[in-house]
This record gives sequence, structure tokens and C-alpha cells, in this order.
Amino acid sequence: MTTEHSHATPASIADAIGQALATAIAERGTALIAVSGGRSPIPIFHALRSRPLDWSRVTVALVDERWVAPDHPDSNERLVRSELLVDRAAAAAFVPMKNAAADARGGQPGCEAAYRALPRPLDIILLGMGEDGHTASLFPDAPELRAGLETDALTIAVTPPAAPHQRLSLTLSAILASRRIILPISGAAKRATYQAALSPGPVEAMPIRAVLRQGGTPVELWISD
Ligand SMILES: O=C1O[C@H](COP(=O)(O)O)[C@@H](O)[C@H](O)[C@H]1O
Repeated sequence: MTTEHSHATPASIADAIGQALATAIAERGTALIAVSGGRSPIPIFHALRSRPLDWSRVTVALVDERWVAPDHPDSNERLVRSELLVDRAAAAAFVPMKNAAADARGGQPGCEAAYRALPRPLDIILLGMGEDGHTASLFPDAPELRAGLETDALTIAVTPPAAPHQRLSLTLSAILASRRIILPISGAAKRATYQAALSPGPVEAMPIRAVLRQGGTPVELWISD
């Protein structure tokens, strides 16, 4: 089921995430969120990081990672540490995807073990979508895409055909195992991508379709100008 929220703002999205985390903490004592990298989540991180939650009970994981050093400008870990895990959110635990392996394929088993050790299900995923219809690091035409859409593993190494860096990504099954998925869509280009994703066509051409076409996990689209 997909719910559309129009006129979204970083504050309204942070409200929804903060409430989900607070509910999880109240019900189970802990909360687990996986967040995307890229540009889109930055204003949401800024609105979320000062929310009055018991952040010491929150664990932050990643939706995907570029296989670069954690201080590289393209590192999603660097982004999350610098833009989310500060202020009140500095008390949260963080589970990186990047490890010491030389490449993403070599690092996948260690990442899989680290993510399997997390409590499940994820309470919430802050998902992203590229203008090419990729989500997480499930890229159109990636050689590993079919496996990423079908495997029961939580993570997969991906070689994007047209984007920089090897990736480590949550798989579709791991994404859909979340209690709730929040997908912000901002700007004309992303809105056009979303409309294209709603049209008939293969999932392989726009992997976000696999998230939008399923009916088991609630997906909230937060749409802004
Ligand atoms: O490469 C990536 O791209 C997507 C979309 O990024 P954005 O900059 O267009 O918001 C992101 O969701 C993913 O985490 C990231 O690794």
C-alpha cells in the first residue's frame, strides 16, 4: 500500500520518523532505522537530529554504501555521521556497511553478518530514489540486479553500470522486511521519475517499481516541490 503526502517538508518527514522511533522505543525499548545517503536526506537529517528522543535507544543502519573510505566525500557513512549523528542524535548507535575488505564483493559477508546481528524487523527505512529509478544501490542494468531483487540475503555487492563506486546495498527482501518505508520525492525531476515508475514497464528498468508495486509493506511517499 502506498500513501502519498503532498507539500512535504523536512520537518514533516522528521516528525513522521521521530514518531515512529518514539513508538518503537515505547513498545520494545529500542528502535532501528536504516537511512539512505545521497543529497535528498540531508535536510531531513538536520530536522531529525535535534528531536527530543531517547537516542541512546536508537540504532542507525544504512540502506546502501559506496565502497570508499569512511572519510571520502562520497561515503554515505561520512554523510550520516556528519549530518545526522550529531546534536541529540549523537547518542545513537551506528552500524556501518563499509569494512576493511578491498572491494564490495569481499566486504559483503562481513556486512551481511553485521546486519543479520541487528534486531529485526527494521522499524523504519528512509529510502531514496535516483532520477534513473534506482533505489538503495539497486541500479537499472546492474549485473547483480536480478539477485538483489530475488535473494533472501539482506545485503548484496553491486557494480553500478553508470554511477561511481562499487556499492553495498540492502536487497529488496531486506527493504520490504521493514515495518514502514518512507520515500521522499523532491523536485520536478524526481516527481517525473516517480510518475514514470508508476507506468507499466519492467522492474529491471526502474528498480523502485519493485517497492511501489508490492502490497505487503506500507510505503509513504512524501512529495515536495
Ligand atoms: O547513490 C545514491 O543515490 C540515491 C539517490 O540519491 P540522491 O542524491 O538523488 O538523493 C540514494 O538514495 C542512495 O543512498 C545513494 O547511495
